[in-house]
Amino acid sequence: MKFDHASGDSYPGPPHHPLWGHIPILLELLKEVPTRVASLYYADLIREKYNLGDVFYFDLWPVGMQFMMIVDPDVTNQLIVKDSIPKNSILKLFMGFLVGSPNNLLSGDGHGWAKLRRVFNPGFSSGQLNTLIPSMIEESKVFCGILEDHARKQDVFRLEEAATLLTIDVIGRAILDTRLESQVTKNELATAITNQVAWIPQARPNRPWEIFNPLFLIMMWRNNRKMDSYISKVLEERFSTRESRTRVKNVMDLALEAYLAEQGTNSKGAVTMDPQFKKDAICQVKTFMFAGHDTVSGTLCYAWYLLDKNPDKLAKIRAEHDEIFGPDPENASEIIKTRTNILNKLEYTLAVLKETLRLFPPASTVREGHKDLFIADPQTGASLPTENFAVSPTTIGMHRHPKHFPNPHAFIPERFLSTNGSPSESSNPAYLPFSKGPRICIGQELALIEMKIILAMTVRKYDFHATFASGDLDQLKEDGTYWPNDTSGIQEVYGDEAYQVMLGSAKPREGMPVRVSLRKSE
Ligand code: HEM
Repeated sequence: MKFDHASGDSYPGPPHHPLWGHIPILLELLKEVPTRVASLYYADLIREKYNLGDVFYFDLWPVGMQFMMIVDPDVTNQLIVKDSIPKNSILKLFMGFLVGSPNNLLSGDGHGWAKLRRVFNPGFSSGQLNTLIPSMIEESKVFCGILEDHARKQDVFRLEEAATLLTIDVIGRAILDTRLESQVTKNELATAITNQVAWIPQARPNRPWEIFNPLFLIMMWRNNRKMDSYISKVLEERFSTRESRTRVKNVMDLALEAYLAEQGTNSKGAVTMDPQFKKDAICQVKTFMFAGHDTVSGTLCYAWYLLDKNPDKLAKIRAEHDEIFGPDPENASEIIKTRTNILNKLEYTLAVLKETLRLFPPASTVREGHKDLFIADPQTGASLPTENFAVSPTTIGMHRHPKHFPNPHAFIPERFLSTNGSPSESSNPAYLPFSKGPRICIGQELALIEMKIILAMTVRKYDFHATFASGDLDQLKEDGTYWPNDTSGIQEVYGDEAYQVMLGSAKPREGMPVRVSLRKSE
């Protein structure tokens, strides 16, 4: 059975128009929220507004997609852990534009994906990640220098832009063992990556036609060519020097070893890389570069933002760092470098990151429904069809659901501490910022290590104050970035002006404009 547009009212969801489906509902909603708000919020906002159950349809045909929205952890578990149904075709299309092929680790499926995952898993093992710590620290020091410049100038700047270049530099070290230095100079690869992200249609399900903009296709192609040529040179150079190298191996070196082991060969004596491996490798490097930078930069911006808004939590994280690294913030990086395990002691810092990811998850999965897949409605037990639907377990919808997280819109890192025998919310089945099951984020540990280091190197040194005042945003107008400088109309979601917008992943509105100052002594 297929969802019948004309009889949509017989399925769970907001009132359904026989001709226009849920388009009128979306138009109503858009009057009540900021126009650019990330579509990831829709499920929760609609569920709340129409008092819906935890699985419902949202039908934007013919101008957009037909969704099955899911904010139920058990149904989600069935789809992404037990059955792990394929990724949605729109994601494949989108990733195909972004990195040149849909057969990448993020949007691929089946045997092709399983092989890639096997080949890349060794590059993300704990032992391998520990070897990356010195380079993360080195790049974070450059970032601190940039913050200090801003603190001296007392100017307003987009924190997300600065954090993006930091995370591109970190991921460049992790994946390619190359210093891109995009924080201090214009790097070709970093420029192509940020330009590619800026050209992505705003991923609003109500604007599918944006991908038909001919300029969009040209820019995607052009940026891919630039990225391919840069990455190809780095990979060839790594390959030709592999036998003389005693230094740390990077993710791609380990992937090449795993690939050759699977082929039953070794590359000893070979002067050029296996062309098939190289082609696949370039596509995967791009996937890692995209998936591994803005998810982290956005989360960091929200962590600084939430700590500033919650001075008692800021005091707690600072106290933890004082206790673990001693009173001088300048010593933290050396201590981490020599005793990497010390990062495991940062329990409150980890809780801050987890709570930040609960409130502002940068990504969510979208899967493909099919004719044999039906879902039992958790409220009524009715069997619901999935064919032709984008099956969307929406992370933010679960993370902000009062049933799963009491006082859901408040920043309470303590939820993620196991105190007085009560378990932490880390094991709450409704908590899934990195997704779950076989398609769980491969970069989860890398991201957490990186973010702990950056927080350890910044929260005791600087105060961050976000500002969305129109006067401050005016100063950033025409700063050469792609943020819209949008101040008109409603500018809050859940009473918060720093809501997420879609730009690649979900990111802080306007790139989180801030003033940074050197920390005032208390
Ligand atoms: C705060 C940081 C991060 C968050 C919240 C996050 C979140 C996610 C989520 C929700 C997925 C599942 C997406 C889907 O099913 O469509 C995912 C997958 C993935 N992530 Fe991350 N991610 C983060 C950092 C990273 C980093 C640092 C890397 C890179 C090195 C990375 C690489 C990937 C890849 C390659 C996949 C696809 C894995 C697969 O399907 O086998 N992510 N991530």
